[in-house]
Order: sequence, then C-alpha cells, then structure tokens
Amino acid sequence: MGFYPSSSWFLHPELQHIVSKMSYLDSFLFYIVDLVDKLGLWHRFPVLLGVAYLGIRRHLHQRYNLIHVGGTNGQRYDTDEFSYRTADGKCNHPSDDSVGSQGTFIGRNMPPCTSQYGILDPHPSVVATKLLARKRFIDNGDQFNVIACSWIQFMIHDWVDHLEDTHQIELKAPEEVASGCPLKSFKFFRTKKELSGDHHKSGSVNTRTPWWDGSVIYGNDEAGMRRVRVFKDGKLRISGDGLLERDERGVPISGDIRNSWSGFSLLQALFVKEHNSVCEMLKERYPDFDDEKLYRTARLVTSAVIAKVHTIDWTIELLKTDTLTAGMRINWYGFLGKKVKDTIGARFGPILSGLVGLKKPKDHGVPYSLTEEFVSVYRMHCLLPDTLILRDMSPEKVDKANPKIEREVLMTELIGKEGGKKGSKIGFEQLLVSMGHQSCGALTLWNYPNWMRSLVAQDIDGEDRPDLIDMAALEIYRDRERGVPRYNEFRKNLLMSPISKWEDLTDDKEAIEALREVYGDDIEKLDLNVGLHAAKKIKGFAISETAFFIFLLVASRRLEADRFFTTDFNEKTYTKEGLQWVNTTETLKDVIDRHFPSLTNQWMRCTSAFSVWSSDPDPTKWLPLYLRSAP
Ligand code: HEM
Repeated sequence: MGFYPSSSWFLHPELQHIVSKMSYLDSFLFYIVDLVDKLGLWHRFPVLLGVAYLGIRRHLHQRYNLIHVGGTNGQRYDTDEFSYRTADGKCNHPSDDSVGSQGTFIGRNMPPCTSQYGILDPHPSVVATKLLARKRFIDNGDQFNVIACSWIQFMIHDWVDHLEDTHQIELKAPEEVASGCPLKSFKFFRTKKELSGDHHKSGSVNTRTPWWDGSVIYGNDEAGMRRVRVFKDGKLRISGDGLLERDERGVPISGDIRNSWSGFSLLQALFVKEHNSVCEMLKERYPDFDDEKLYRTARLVTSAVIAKVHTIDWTIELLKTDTLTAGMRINWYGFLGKKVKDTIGARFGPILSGLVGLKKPKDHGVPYSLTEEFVSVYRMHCLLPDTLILRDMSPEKVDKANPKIEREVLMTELIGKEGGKKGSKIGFEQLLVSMGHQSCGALTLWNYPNWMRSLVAQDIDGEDRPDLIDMAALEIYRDRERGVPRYNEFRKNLLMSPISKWEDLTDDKEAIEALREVYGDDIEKLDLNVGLHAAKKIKGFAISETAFFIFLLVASRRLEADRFFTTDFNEKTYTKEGLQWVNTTETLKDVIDRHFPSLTNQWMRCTSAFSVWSSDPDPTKWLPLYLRSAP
C-alpha cells in the first residue's frame, strides 16, 4: 500500500489507484509533484527548484510509465566484438542482442485505453474538419523555423514507424462534414497487430530501429545500409550538387526515404556530409583503418552529433525557458557543466556528470524501445507550412535582417519524387537559408495543413501509393486504433490532474464552442491529439505540458539506455579524435559552419539555427543559469 492521506478528496480516484501501488517514498514524491501541479507552479519556480521538480517527475515516470511489450528472447553476445552500431540495431543492450532492433515491439508508457468509446466516436473526419483543418496559417513567431520542423521529421524517421497490415480500411466522411473534406472517403492500411506473447497479447512493431543511431541516413537493415554506402574510405553516397543522390526511379538514396520532402532530404544530405568529413579526418589520423572501420567509427560520431544537437540545441529552442536550458544541458553535460566534464570526464554519475558517458546503460528494468504514446505526442504535422518562401540569394541582395523574397513554392511541389527534382533545382544553400528565415506552424487547433488532407503517401521503398489519404483524420484514427488513451485518461496515467471542464484546457471561447460541438460535454471523449493542440501552453514552450512529460522521460531514456552513449562513449570505441569531434560540436550551426563556412555568417542573426534567422540573438544574461529566478 502506498502513502496517501485519508482525506483524499482532492485526488482523482484513478490517480489514487495508481498512487496506492507506489512505494511510500514514491507516493510521498508524487504528492509533492501533485501539489506543485495543482498550484501551477513548477515552470514559475527559480531554475534550480524547477530542475528538482523535473528530476522528481522523471523518477516517477521511470518507475510507473515504462511498460515492455513483447517477450525478451534475444541472445547474449560479446559486446567487445560488436563495438559499433549494427545495420539493424542489434547488439546494443549489453546482454540481449535483440533489444531495440528493427522489427521489435513498440512499448507503452501506460496501459492501453480503457474507455469504451467506439473507434468512430466521434468520426475522425468530423474531428479533422471541425477542430484541426487549417483556417489560416498560424506561425510559431521567431522561436521555431522550418529547419526545426524538418529536424523533428528527420528524428522521427530515425526512431519509429509502425508496421502496417495488408488489410485496407475505408473511412467515409459523414454527411455533416463531407463538403468540407478534400476527400469524401479514403483508404489506408490498418496498423498490424502482432501477437506479443505477454500479458498485452498484441502490440505494434517498429520498422525502424528505435536507437538514436542515425538510421535515417544509414538505413534500418543490411540492405538499407548497403544502398547508402560507397564502400570506399567509409563514406556514404552523396550527389555532386551536395544533395542526396537519386536512383533511376527518382527516389533518394538515403537511410529512410518514406514521405520525404526537400527540407527533410536536405538534413539527410547535411549529415551525410558530416559523416564523410568524419571519415576523412579519421583516415588522415589512422591510415591503417579500412573502409569498414572508418564507416563504423564515423557512424558512431555522426549519430552522437545528431543526438547532441537535438538535446542541447533543438530541444532548448522548443522549450525556451531557463529551466529547460539547464535541464537539457544537465542531461548531456551534468550539473557540473561542460568545462568540468571536458576536463575530468564523466566521473560523478548522472546528475553531476550527465547521462552521456555513464558507466553502464540504464533502462530502469524495462528493455529499451520507443512507445505508442511517444509517437502520439509527436504527431506534429501542424508545424508544416503551406509554402516554402524562397529568399533571393544573389550576392548584392544579402540582408540577414530582412532577406528579400524571391518566390513561394507550394509544399505539394516539394514532396515525393517531384519534390526531389525541385529541391535539386533550388539547391542546398537557397533551401537552407530560406527554411532558416521562415517560421514554422504553431501546434494549435485549426492549423493542420490542408494539403495533407489529400496526400499522396508513400510505401517504405519511397514509391507513391495510389490512394490519397486525409492525414488529419487518419491521425485521430491511428491513436484510437493503437489503443492510446484519450486526453484525460492519458493525463491521469501520466500522473497529471485530469481536466474537468473545457475551460481547464483553454481560455479560447471559439475553441471551447467547437470542442463542445464535437464532444458535447463529455470531457473524457476528447482525443489526445486534439487536447494536445488545444491546451494552453507554458510560456516559452512550443508544445503542451502533457506532451512535454513524455519527452522528459523518453529524451533521457534515448541516451541513458544506449551502450554507445554510456559504457562505450569513450576513446577506445570512438577514437580520441572522434570523441573530440562530438565534444567540440555543440549546435546545428556548428555543423552548418563546417560545411558552408560563410553561410550563417552572411545570413543568420540569431543564436540557434532553429530559430528564425532574422531574429535577434539571445540576450547575454549575466546571472549564472542556475541562479536565475522565476520567469
Ligand atoms: C512533408 C512532410 C511530411 C509528410 C509528407 C509526412 C507524411 C506522413 C505519413 C504519410 C505518415 C503515415 C500516416 C499513417 O499511415 O499513419 C506519417 C506519420 C508520422 N509523421 Fe509525418 N509527414 C511529414 C512531416 C512530419 C513532421 C514534420 C513530423 C513532426 C514530428 C511528422 C511526424 C510523424 C509521426 C510521429 C508519424 C507517425 C509514425 C508512426 O505511425 O509510427 N511528420 N507522416
């Protein structure tokens, strides 16, 4: 029995049930977190207190929000023999070769949905039309640009994609909304349910490797890896124009090629360049390294650079507050910071020295995978704009504060094979600078790109599918089909107070009216994806607090559960120079500068390459980060 007061009137019965299963210490910690939440305080705390709150919350999620799906039937293996990232993600977990490999189960952060609502209640097309479809483009201000939007697609394509069934389903828009739906009906493949052999009975399978292993450029299996390699000096294939090579079908040659667009392939190309530069550096220092050794070492280094950019650059821009800047930097460098870690190494455990370089990987007793809920909170297609605004790059027009617009290109012209051709015509530099100068979409209601409501989706091999899909409606269907709890049940499972009225979710009267029209007064029915988009946000956060708590758990887990970010994050595995490469690269700007030395200097005013390039640099703050007070 856990610790909870008898006068538990203030705690929802379902939360009480969860707490009753906690240890005394954890239930005590839970009550602290719950009190802080009820007062809406944590993000108003001074930095140190805020970080402490997040530390406690993360601990609770590590204890109560990790559920393994599927059996553990891998083999023991010799970790010294596999001191590199394999093509299919095998041989990372120290004692089970299969954990995190391609084709393993997607885990869960909470039990599957228990509510009895039907899969079409309310109809996904009604939700999409009345609550999601973009009325006018709402942008993210200066905080987040189109590179940041492409970056997260780049990451999703590194981590997760559900295996589909061969059985097709058709969704027909009900009469009441049909006229507002670009597709009156659409067909798609349902998510494949595999028997899991454990108490969950079935689960979904990941076709990508969930490790942070750069599979988005290296592939998810042996065949994928062979496709992208040159087999000389460790290098990967890249076209003469600095963009991805394409095969005879016009499909890009890269690790993951499904549903790509020019902005996404551009990031793939940038990190292929990065990989190839690491190969060159290593070959110079270690002339005896063969192609295989160069490839393997450069893959370790490049994957670590990607993980680092995501942790201490992208995420900090996404959650732009002092507390999260401190939190994310502590994840990588530890509380003692970069200087101490660079000087004496990761000696003092996860809090003081960070997760990277831990002596042993840590999975909290649950074999590593990504989760259904993680996929659901990353449904961020509202980040995508309708057009890409190309900037005039002629030398006499250079103006980083106010770059001239050359023309706009529809996003529909930049996706798929045709998009690839268009991207090549535009060229790497113009694409990058234009994306840098354009704000991406805000994650809010009525901002789902309408062009995605009649989308040509692709197969895993990059071929277009014949049936168009309404992505906005499909995403609602997917969460329900996969048993992801609806918004309120999701929050309770995540140890958050449920909402009891629409006004708890948002102050926006128009939104409340529309929510009522679709869900009536049944708050429990609210779909997760709609709740995440409707919820009022913490100042500085581009995502909702509910989504953030999943990030808090999973962002740490991707680092601490991985042997190559912990035990083997060392000179022996990465080489001295390889490790130095990672340690001296801090941001995406560093990577861009390495390959395009004058580009950011000419075109970027701001501090991070993920914020709008014409915006002001971050102000210098004289007070040390940990001593800063409430925002
Ligand atoms: C041009 C850009 C993009 C296109 C064409 C695209 C298209 C698609 C398609 C067709 C699916 C599969 C839908 C299904 O059958 O369930 C999908 C899934 C997904 N996309 Fe995108 N997407 C794009 C950008 C993004 C971005 C910017 C994000 C931001 C995080 C994102 C996140 C996801 C996620 C989380 C899934 C679910 C993956 C899964 O089911 O395992 N996508 N996307």
